[in-house]
Amino acid sequence: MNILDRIIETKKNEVASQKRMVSVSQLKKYPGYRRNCNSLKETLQKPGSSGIIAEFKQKSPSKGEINFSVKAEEVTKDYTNAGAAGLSVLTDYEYFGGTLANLAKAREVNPDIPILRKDFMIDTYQVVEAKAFGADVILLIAACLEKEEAEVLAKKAKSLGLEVLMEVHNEEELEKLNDFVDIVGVNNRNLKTFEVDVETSVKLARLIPGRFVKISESGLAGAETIHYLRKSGFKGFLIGETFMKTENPGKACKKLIAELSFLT
Ligand SMILES: O=C(O)c1ccccc1NCC(=O)[C@H](O)[C@H](O)COP(=O)(O)O
Repeated sequence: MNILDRIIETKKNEVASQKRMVSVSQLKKYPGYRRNCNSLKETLQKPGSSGIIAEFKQKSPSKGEINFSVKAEEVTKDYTNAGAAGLSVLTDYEYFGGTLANLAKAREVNPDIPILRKDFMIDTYQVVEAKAFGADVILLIAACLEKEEAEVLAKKAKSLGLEVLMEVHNEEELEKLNDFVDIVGVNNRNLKTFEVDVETSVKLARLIPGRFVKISESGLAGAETIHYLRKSGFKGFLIGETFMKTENPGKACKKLIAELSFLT
């Protein structure tokens, strides 16, 4: 069983217990459920956008503990002030130390920037939950969904005004794209070995249909790499660990965005 299989097994139990605690009709009464979403797709395509989607990530299966001495509301506010195009907040607790409370806190202090709920979505309940807690975008990981399941989840998201980011690792997974997907993310991390290789993004870029906005995810650190990926048509760059492993993630994000401005 690889890490993704293990995460999905845990997630099935978590979703079942979450459903018992908070019903869909209760979630629909949360203030976030009624708000209009910010568009990540549009923000990434704006001329001059940094393209940086800065992630709040406190631990991970590949790195263990990254940073538990910072707060979601402070880091995400700093990311926004640094010029990030979007935010990503992990809400998986077991493997990433994330919470829905962190998502809600990030939303509260960053009303106008697109926020991705970073989790392992397997049930439409989680899509409603994402909206209720203030997300603008959900993540669908092709490797852990059947084509039909991905379509059901994506359709539900769109019906709530959310955008859909579908993550792929290889050419076969591109078959799972559907008309409700807005953004395609290529994950550079091999989930079996945890090795990262940006060439995964470069190789897949030309196979992704032009109607999707493309982003590159994982293992990104330097401005030169982002500049290189931009040449393959990537508009967004999801970065967690590079920022979060520092004492001041917002400052690290600001530094990278400043370096990028010299390369464009
Ligand atoms: O980060 C991991 O170890 C990981 C393991 C298994 C499944 C997913 C995993 N990461 C999720 C992500 O997609 C990353 O948090 C995101 O792309 C940012 O990556 P990084 O900049 O390398 O922190």
